[in-house]
Parts: sequence; C-alpha cells; structure tokens
Amino acid sequence: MPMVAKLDAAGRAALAQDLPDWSLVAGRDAITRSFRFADFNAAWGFMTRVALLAEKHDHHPEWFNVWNRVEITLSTHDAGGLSVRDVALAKAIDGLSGAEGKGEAR
Ligand SMILES: C[C@H](O)[C@H](O)[C@H]1CNC2=NC(N)=NC(=O)C2=N1
Repeated sequence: MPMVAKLDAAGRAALAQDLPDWSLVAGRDAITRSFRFADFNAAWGFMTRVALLAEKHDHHPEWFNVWNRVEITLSTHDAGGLSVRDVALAKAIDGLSGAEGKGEAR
C-alpha cells in the first residue's frame, strides 16, 4: 500500500484554481512550472531556497536548470502520482517566488 494517497477528484478539480501557473505534464501524473530569472545567480539562489523548502516538507522536486531558467516538476514517488504533498510544495514555491518577485510563469 502506498504511504501517501493519490490526489482525490476534488483536489484535482481545484488544481487549475489553486495553482494557475502550474500545468499537468503530458503522459504522467505530475505538475510542472517554469521560472525565468535575471541571471544564473538569481536562478541558483531560488533553487537554494526551494531546496530548503523541500527539506522542510520532506518532499523533493525533479528539476532542470539552464542559466536563468528553472523547470520544476512535482510528483509523489511514494504514491505513484500526484498527492497533496505536491500541491503543498507547489504552493510554498509559489509563495517564495511571489514574495521575491522573481518567478515568472512561462
Ligand atoms: C523517506 C522519505 O520521506 C520519502 O522518500 C519522501 C522524500 N521525498 C519525496 N519526494 C517526492 N517527490 N516524492 C516522494 O514520494 C518522496 N518521498
């Protein structure tokens, strides 16, 4: 039995409203968001803050960085798909980027 339940129908229905800057990934049960920053230094600073958030949540992103761009994908390996943990971390990441005025939906 998975340690975490997959996101239920109500949770899925709320995604578009709760996480408007995140998209569903084609072909798998995951969400993704791209961020663009002024330069690598700003992108790496953001990644450092996300890493600290991830440790706090005990939930870790899949991510990709090229210079000023950071792409984050969230899915719960323990559940084999999206769970409330992904929604919680995505909201926390949105709060971080919003507070800093750096993240920008692409
Ligand atoms: C033991 C530890 O709590 C688990 O392995 C956590 C760690 N971080 C995780 N991160 C993600 N994305 N999915 C998980 O299922 C997960 N599980």
